[in-house]
Amino acid sequence: MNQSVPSKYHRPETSYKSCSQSLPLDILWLPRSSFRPAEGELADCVLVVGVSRPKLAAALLSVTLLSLFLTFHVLYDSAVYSIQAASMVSATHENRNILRNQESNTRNINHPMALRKRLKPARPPRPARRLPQALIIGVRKCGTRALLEMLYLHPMVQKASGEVHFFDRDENYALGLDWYRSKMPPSFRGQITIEKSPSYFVTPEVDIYRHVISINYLIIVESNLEDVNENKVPERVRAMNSSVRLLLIVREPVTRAISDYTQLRSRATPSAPAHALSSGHTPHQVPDSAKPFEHLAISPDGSINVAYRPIAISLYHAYLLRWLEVFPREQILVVNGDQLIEDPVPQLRRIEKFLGLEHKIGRKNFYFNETKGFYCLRNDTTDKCLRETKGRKHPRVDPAVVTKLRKFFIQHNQRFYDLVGEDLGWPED
Ligand SMILES: Nc1ncnc2c1ncn2[C@@H]1O[C@H](COP(=O)(O)OS(=O)(=O)O)[C@@H](OP(=O)(O)O)[C@H]1O
Repeated sequence: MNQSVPSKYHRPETSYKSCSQSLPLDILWLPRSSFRPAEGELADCVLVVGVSRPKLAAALLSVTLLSLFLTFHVLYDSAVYSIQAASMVSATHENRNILRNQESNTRNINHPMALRKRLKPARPPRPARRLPQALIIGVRKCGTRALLEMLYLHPMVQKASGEVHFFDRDENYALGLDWYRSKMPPSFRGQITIEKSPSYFVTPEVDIYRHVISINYLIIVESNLEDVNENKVPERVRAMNSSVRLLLIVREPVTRAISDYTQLRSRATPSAPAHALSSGHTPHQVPDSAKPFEHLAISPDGSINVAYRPIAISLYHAYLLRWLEVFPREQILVVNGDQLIEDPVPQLRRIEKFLGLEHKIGRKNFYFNETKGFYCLRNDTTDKCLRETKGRKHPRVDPAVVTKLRKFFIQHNQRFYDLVGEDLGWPED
């Protein structure tokens, strides 16, 4: 830089040139004379930063855009957070609750600013048809439908609406697991799908008679169990899912047998007895549905007619043995059907625990219907009693026959208690 004192007649352009430096910015060194050209010391240079209007406008625009971007970013995160949280809550309520892992996702959502990374993996829940994780395998007329409907009150439970008979009917089993899955309701991950087909427990229906005879007269002859061993259902169930949970609901065996009889009789044509007798049939030819229970359950020689299917099915231990060959005891929960009728909540609590569900079903979910004589069900969306085919009025049975049957069942019931490790306290006379 030129340090000589410039004469007052120096031309500003000269000093300008001497001060100016080549910089990448619009920064210039100008002589003071550029500002005070007339008088005074003109030796100093002055730094002048010049910004053109278009550049200033561009800078302001950049700042504005950046602010807008940041604001949008925060708003976007907040919106995504709200939508995700709301969708999870509504899915929980409207779609019969999503799994625990989704609940934990909801818990993980804390603050919008902290969750961009966490939110990404949380996708909206998608329902799909899944194979059942729990089965009600029987016993028929012990409250299998009531049990399924009551469990369905739980938001984490889905149910197959009908009895699918996949494992016990060869023609269905041949259709494969995809067919079975297609019969299941859509469910969310973590929900439990339950199917009930009471005949799973007692399949095959044939030849239990031989087995029962052996139990009846020789107490237990294990070598004669081959007919019951023909039950392929337990193995088939295990092939689907070896950790499946099995629910077995039982009821006092004589009451169950009478209930079974009542159902069989109600299915027969109402005119059957009259028609049968008036058309010259001997009592032997009269269809079972037309005969009184006493005649079917007790043979003419006074012994118990174990060939009569409602009696045979009540021999629970004979069938349970087969299941215990395939599944560990811990995988089978025995539900007391008589107690489910009297007071459902304690039984349901046990089942919730067994299925690994939170306790959700409580007294608020039931009210006693005096006309029906049974509990009916309610939740936010449902208020219903079971159909009239459930809770039928039983015919009067000769008390002497009831006592005789109860005595007959004592040893069989004991055998069942031994197998399940619990005394269900069924009456002995
Ligand atoms: N809440 C409620 N409402 C109506 N009925 C109830 C209920 N809880 C249990 N039960 C008993 O369920 C019995 C029918 O059993 P299942 O559903 O297993 O029958 S079936 O095998 O599916 O046909 C049925 O037997 P019956 O009384 O002989 O009709 C009922 O006693």
